[in-house]
Amino acid sequence: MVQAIVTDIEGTTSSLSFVKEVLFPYSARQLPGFVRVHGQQPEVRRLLDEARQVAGGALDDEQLVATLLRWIEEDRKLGPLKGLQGLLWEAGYRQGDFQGHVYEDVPRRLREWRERGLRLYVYSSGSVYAQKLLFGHTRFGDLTPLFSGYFDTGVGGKRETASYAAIVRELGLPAAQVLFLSDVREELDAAAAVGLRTGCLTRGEGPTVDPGPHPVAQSFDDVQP
Ligand SMILES: CSCCC(=O)C(=O)COP(=O)(O)O
Ligand SMILES: [Mg+2]
Repeated sequence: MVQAIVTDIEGTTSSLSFVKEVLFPYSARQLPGFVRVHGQQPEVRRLLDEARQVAGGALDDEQLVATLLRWIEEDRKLGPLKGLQGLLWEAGYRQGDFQGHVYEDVPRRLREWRERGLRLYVYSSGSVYAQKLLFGHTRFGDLTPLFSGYFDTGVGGKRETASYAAIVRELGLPAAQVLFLSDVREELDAAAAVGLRTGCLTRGEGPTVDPGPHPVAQSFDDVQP
């Protein structure tokens, strides 16, 4: 019996186009000015230094910004980039430049599952901070009270089995009592390899995914935990 649901964001609760056509371009536009103005703040400095290390070189700030912009273009799921993006998006959400996109079935089904006593979690490559911003600023209001916790690549990459092992340890549940929802076959394979139940979301956006052995759902209405 499923006791907890862990959900991906991009392509699962939220549209690919929101992430790729709104969030990523916004972060690319804001990044150079943000680094100029806030680059000496301790949290920003720490993330920039971490990014410099990942880039593997003694880059000055201008070169580093160029590298970060390339990473955004390439959709690299790198911790320091994701940390910086969260800080960049904060202003956008707070100023009302955009809202966090979630499909209409998402808040409805999350509420139903919560009322049934299921615990709900997010696991995304976006930073925990960015996850909370997205779910905190939707057209359905603040959805963050529905979630019991959030995971980002601090637990490991989404295609690595060890990440899902770490998540179920953290949840304190047997893997078979945890359902992981995602639109990416490799993520579902990694979760299933350590015994989680899986659901493959096919929202009809982006390239067709071969779901392999994972049960398919076109929306959260098709997910039967
Ligand atoms: C947390 S919102 C931004 C989503 C993001 O930055 C991203 O890379 C999407 O990753 P996901 O693991 O949710 O597919
Ligand atoms: Mg996804």
